Amino acid sequence: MLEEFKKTLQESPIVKKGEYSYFVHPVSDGIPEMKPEILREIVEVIKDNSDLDIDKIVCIEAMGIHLATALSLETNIPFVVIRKREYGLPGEVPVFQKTGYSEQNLYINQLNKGEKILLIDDVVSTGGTYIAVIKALKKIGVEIKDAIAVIEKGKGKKIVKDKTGCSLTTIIKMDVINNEVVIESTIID
Ligand SMILES: O=P(O)(O)OC[C@H]1O[C@H](OP(=O)(O)OP(=O)(O)O)[C@H](O)[C@@H]1O
Ligand code: HPA
Repeated sequence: MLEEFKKTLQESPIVKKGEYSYFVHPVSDGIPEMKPEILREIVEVIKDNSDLDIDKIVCIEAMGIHLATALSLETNIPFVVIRKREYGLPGEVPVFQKTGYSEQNLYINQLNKGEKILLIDDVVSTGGTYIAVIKALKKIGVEIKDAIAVIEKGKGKKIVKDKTGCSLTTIIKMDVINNEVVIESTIID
C-alpha cells in the first residue's frame, strides 16, 4: 500500500520559489496527472485513521479540494472549502496565510460553534497555513476531531503541535534534500 504514492513522490520535479525548494506532485499540484489509485488509497488510509463522527469535512483551497471531494463521496459527509476569495457573507472569518513562498488571505464561511469537523489539506511544510487556520477555527468554536495533512514536509507537523496543541495526522513524511524528495516514513510503516 502507498507504493505508487511513494514512487511518484520520489520522482517529483523540484522547482525553486525564491530560496524555497518546491516539489511538484499530483496530490499537491495536480501535476503530473493524478492516478486514481493514489487518491483511492489516501481515502482508505484516512477512513482507517480518523474519527468520522463529524458534521463536515473542511478543506483549504486549492489543493485540499480534490481530497475533500474524494473523502466526501466515500463517506457521504458534506464538505466546505476555506477559500482564497472574500464573499462578505455574514460571519465570514478572514485568515492571514503565510507559507514558505507566499502570503495571502483565506476566508472561512459556513462553520458554526459546536460543529464537529475533520480538517484536510494536501501539505504541511512551515506550518504557517495550519497554524493560522486552526487558531481561527478554535476561535469560531468548531470541534476539530481530526486535522489531516496528506504530505508532511520537513518540520511543519511539530511546529503546528507546538503553536496550537493540535496533533496533525499525516500519511507520508518527506523532505527535499539536495534537490530530491526523500521519504522518511509513512503512516502504515
Ligand atoms: O505549511 P505551509 O508552509 O503553510 O504550506 C502548506 C500550504 O501550502 C500550500 O498552499 P498554497 O497556498 O500554495 O495553495 P494551493 O493549494 O492553492 O496550491 C498547501 O496547499 C498548504 O495549504
Ligand atoms: N510542494 C507542493 N505544495 C507545497 C509545498 C511544496 O513544496 N510546500 C507547501 N505546499
